[in-house]
Amino acid sequence: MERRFSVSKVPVIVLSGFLGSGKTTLLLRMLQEAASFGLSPAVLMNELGKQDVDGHLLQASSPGINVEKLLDGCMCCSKKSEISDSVKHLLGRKPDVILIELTGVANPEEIVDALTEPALLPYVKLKTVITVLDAEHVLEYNSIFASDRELVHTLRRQMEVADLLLLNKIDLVNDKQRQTIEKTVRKWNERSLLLPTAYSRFDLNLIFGPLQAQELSPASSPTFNRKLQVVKSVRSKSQSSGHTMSYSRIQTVTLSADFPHFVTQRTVERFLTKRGSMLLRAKGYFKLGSGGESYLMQFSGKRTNWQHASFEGKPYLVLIGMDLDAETLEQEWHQHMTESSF
Ligand SMILES: Nc1nc2c(ncn2[C@@H]2O[C@H](COP(=O)(O)OP(=O)(O)OP(=O)(O)O)[C@@H](O)[C@H]2O)c(=O)[nH]1
Repeated sequence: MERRFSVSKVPVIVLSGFLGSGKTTLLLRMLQEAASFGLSPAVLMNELGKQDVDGHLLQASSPGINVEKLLDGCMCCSKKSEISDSVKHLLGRKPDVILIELTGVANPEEIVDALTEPALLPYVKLKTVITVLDAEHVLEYNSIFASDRELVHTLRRQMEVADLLLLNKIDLVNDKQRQTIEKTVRKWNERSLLLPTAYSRFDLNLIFGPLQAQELSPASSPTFNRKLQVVKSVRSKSQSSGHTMSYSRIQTVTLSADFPHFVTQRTVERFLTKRGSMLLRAKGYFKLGSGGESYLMQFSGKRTNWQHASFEGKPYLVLIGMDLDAETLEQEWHQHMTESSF
């Protein structure tokens, strides 16, 4: 008997949300739980930096997973033309569902455009857009990015077009803050389900359940994305206006962290905190202490998190921020790390 998705389109779930909000945390959980729903997923990941931090995390957590990566640019801007080939590669591996993790500065609408290109339209169907919000910082975005109208627009669109909103990092805010955030978010999206979560945890039956049901009755599964479909048709009419970038001042700088001397968590953290509010996100792999043990470092919302890693390549640090100057950062990084070693 033919499998369901060889006759119907492969559903696509898009994970959107600002830098450090918890998208990869969600993706890793979805991959771990997909098998219990009888689903075999494939993943398309996109990172702004040249180095693939999340990809290593993914391979370590779900070895053997079918994954395509688009690095060094945003899928909804410079990498848009490559989406089609990446999705085709994934389709060749016959997944039941494709999960696409966008960069933190991507506008999910652009993915709709890409997925509805003639080369993909017969094979894939956008099923759900999940937007993950960082509860601790989401209210600050408007003021932090006041000078970057495109970014403010993108962040708003991430909320508006979501089928499901996760108010994540709920462990870092109190009830009053949570109510204020919910009220604000509702101004931009009053229709979609808004779930408070910690570490992006919620009942995945909500997302994967309808995909199982599709096996029995393709027509019965709920169709999300009404707003996105509307967006798509509006955009098609005004396509001649051309594509605008979803972000403008945000840049990514990759620095080598391969030093002959010991590196400590404190030294790295001191460097990051000194960058101030222009640094939005940082991540990378380090070899720490005299044993040179490998660690994954994640910096988001001014908090740093370290965890053991199996990464064996050369250590590096990826910085994502506003108006970053690569040359100055490189100089300051090496100076800071060298001085700290004495
Ligand atoms: N306290 C707390 N930390 C969280 C929560 N969810 C995720 N984190 C941490 O926040 C950091 C960023 O999480 P990611 O899942 O990598 O975020 P992301 O949205 O994929 O980040 P980008 O890939 O940079 O866009 C990691 O250190 C996570 O462990 C949460 O609910 N509470």
